[in-house]
Formats: sequence, structure tokens, C-alpha cells
Amino acid sequence: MVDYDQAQALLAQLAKSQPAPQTEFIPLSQARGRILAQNLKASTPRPEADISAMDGYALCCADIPDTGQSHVTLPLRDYITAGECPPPHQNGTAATILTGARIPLGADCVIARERVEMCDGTLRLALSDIAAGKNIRREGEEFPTGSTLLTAGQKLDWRHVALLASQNMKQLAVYKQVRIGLIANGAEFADNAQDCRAEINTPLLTAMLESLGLHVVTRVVGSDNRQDLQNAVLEMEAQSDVLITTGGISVGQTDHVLPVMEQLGASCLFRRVKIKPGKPLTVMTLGHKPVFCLPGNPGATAICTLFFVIPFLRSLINVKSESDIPYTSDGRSSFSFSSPAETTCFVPVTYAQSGKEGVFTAVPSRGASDILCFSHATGLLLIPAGQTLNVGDWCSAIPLN
Ligand SMILES: Nc1nc2c(c(=O)[nH]1)N[C@H]1C(S)=C(S)[C@@H](COP(=O)(O)OP(=O)(O)OC[C@H]3O[C@@H](n4cnc5c(N)ncnc54)[C@H](O)[C@@H]3O)O[C@H]1N2
Ligand code: MOO
Repeated sequence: MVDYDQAQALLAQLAKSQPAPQTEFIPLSQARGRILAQNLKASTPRPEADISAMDGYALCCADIPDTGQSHVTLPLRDYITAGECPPPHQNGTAATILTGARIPLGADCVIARERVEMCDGTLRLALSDIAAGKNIRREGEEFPTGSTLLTAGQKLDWRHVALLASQNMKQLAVYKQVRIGLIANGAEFADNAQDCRAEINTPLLTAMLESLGLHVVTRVVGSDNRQDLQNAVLEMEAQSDVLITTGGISVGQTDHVLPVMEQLGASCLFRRVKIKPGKPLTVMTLGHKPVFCLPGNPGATAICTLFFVIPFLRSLINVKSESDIPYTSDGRSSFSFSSPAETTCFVPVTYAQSGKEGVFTAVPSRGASDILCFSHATGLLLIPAGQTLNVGDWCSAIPLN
């Protein structure tokens, strides 16, 4: 049995010993949720050229005669739409221009259509409306050529897809998805069990892990038969990079995960951790493949995944933590809690803003099997073994959403 810090140190070592993530090229349409494996510098600025921000009329301020009048008239010449390269500005005229169209060389101001009057094909506009640069989006004002747009390790969502599209990227390099083989086991999950129970852990873990950009394959072994479990392990091992089992890792007569793994030649990285909930957590390696054996209680499974499995997988797939929801939130505790001398405890909490500071409040939990507490909580606090959290203490929580 190891303590929390020893388990984390062993997992960090195990992560280092894993092969470097492989990359592949995918089309932009499949980029969402994947981890970028290349840096992206702008080869095209945005906007690509000086363009009009309004439907209106392009003119050159220097052309406007100072007549001392409040209004001025200009003949209308060209008609410029987005997608065409307009001829240069003609002195003393205005050109009709649509939003997004390129500003003709020599023009430096756009007056919105609704600000002018038309009289016999001539434009009448207020002098006070005319100002150099008005309603013009300048080339590169969002970003010039050469600016860094994205860096490797970025988990891609619609924001990054927009940047990739701006560079006309049809293909991009991403890390190959780490494949997770997920096995739940227990005779209570067979459809025909006398006392059939709802199987929660594979949907729970799939939802957690897929949101990290991982590829998850699941298998529920609805029996307490050791051979069935062994067959499932072999089948899943062949199609995954990391194996996760839930249930059957404690000391009951039907807890077959450990003996099956040992029979298949797996070595133990650690067996049980001094944490609550989640004590039975065991990590093994089958060949080079990491195997996380999580306790069956869904609350314990969720906590072990958040504090052990996900940090391990994040380091494996090179994902930058700032590219996701911030990994922790900080605030003061509104309650006190003491962890036993040797056991690190996890407490579900809510987080609310009070003045300039966040405040954590404990959410009641029935322990390792409780899943409702997570829906009432926004985060989890870790209270190290032997330590007391007092009211007003500053602390950090892992957010749950
Ligand atoms: N004599 C001892 N008994 C137990 C100990 C111990 O140290 N000595 N540890 C307890 C702790 S702590 C935990 S946690 C559990 C973990 O046991 P297992 O990992 O072997 O899990 P199971 O016995 O298979 O199941 C426990 C519980 O969770 C339910 N479960 C399991 N899998 C799922 C699933 N996929 N979906 C929903 N619910 C699941 C299962 O029905 C049981 O109710 O052991 C304690 N016992
Ligand atoms: O560790 Mo168990 O998960 O507390 O019930």
C-alpha cells in the first residue's frame, strides 16, 4: 500500500516510460476535440487586406473641398463588392462599397449607407461624418503574417478551428488518439441477474475520458466468472493503449481483477493507496501497457479517475492544461475537515464568489458509492493525510465540469 504522493510519483515515472505520442494528419472537419501536434503561425494576415466594415461609400478625405458648408456632394463612380480587386480611387469621387470589399487604393474613409442622401446619382454627406480610417478594417489588425496562432498541445474546439480555417488549413497534424480499453465487471450487471443493477462506470468514464479527446472502447463483463474476465482483458488489451477496469479489485471471493492480471503476467506498480474514497486503486503494467484497476463504487471510480487517471493521461497526450477549463479553482474554506493520520481524503464542494474571493462549502456525501453529491458539487478538495482544513483556509479544488 502506498500513500497519495508515492502513487503520484510512481505514475509520473510510468508516464515518462511510455512511448512518445504518434501524430497523424486529419481534415479540418474532424479537428474538434483533437490535440494539435504542430505550431501554427499565420501565413495569411487577418483581415487579408484593407476592407470596408460597412455597406456604404468609399472616398478620400483629402479630396473633400473646405467650402465652409456643413455638407458636401460627390459624384458616384465605381461599385465594389467583396471578392473583386477594385480599380484605384478616382480623385473627387466616391465609390459604392459593400461590407468586406477591398478598399480601393487611395481611398481612406467609408461612410455608412444610411448616413448619406442620394440626389440624381450624387452623394450628399455631412462633413462631420468624414474622418480618415473610418469604417475601414486594416490588413493584419487582428493578426499580421508570422504571428503565432496556436501551439502544439492545444486541445481544439471551435475557436481554434476558426483560426485554422483562416489559414485555409485543409489538413492538420494532431496526436493520434490514445485508445482506452474500459472493462466493468460484476454479475449484478447481467441483464438476467436475479438482482440486476444499473451499470454506471462505463458511461461515467467514457464521458469523462472522451471529453479529453481520447478514444474509448468499453466492455461490460456481466458475470463473476474469472475466465470471462480474462477473455475480456485479452480482447481489450489488443485494441487499446491503456486499460482501465472497474470493480472486482477488492478482497471478495468474486474480485478477480488482480489474479487475472497476475496470471496474464502483469506487474504491479502499486496495490492500494491510502486515500478515501478509492483505497483499492491498483495500477499494473501488462507488457508496457498501463492498467488502472479502479474500485467498483462509482464515486470512488470518479475520484480515482480525476486525481490519478486523467493527470496521467494528460501527460501522455501532451495536452496543455491551459487549453482546457482551468484545472483548479482557488478560494477559502467555509468549513473544517480533518483527514486521518494516514489517509488523504477528497471532499465534494460548491464554489461561490463572495466579494473578491471564492468560497468553498462542503457537499454532504454518502461516501464511495455516492454519485448524487457530484451533481450538487462544483469541485473536489483534496485534504492531505493528517492535515486539518480550518474555516478561512485558502485552498484549491479540481472543478467537476
Ligand atoms: N473486506 C473488505 N472489503 C472491502 C474493502 C476492504 O478493504 N476490505 N474495500 C472496500 C472499498 S473501499 C471499496 S471501494 C470496494 C471496492 O470493491 P471492488 O473494486 O472489488 O468493487 P465491487 O466489489 O465489484 O463493487 C463494489 C460496489 O460497486 C458497485 N459497482 C461495481 N462496478 C460498478 C459499475 N460498473 N457500475 C455501477 N456500480 C458498480 C457494485 O455493485 C458494488 O456495490 O470494496 C470494499 N470492500
Ligand atoms: O475506497 Mo472505497 O472507494 O472508499 O469505498
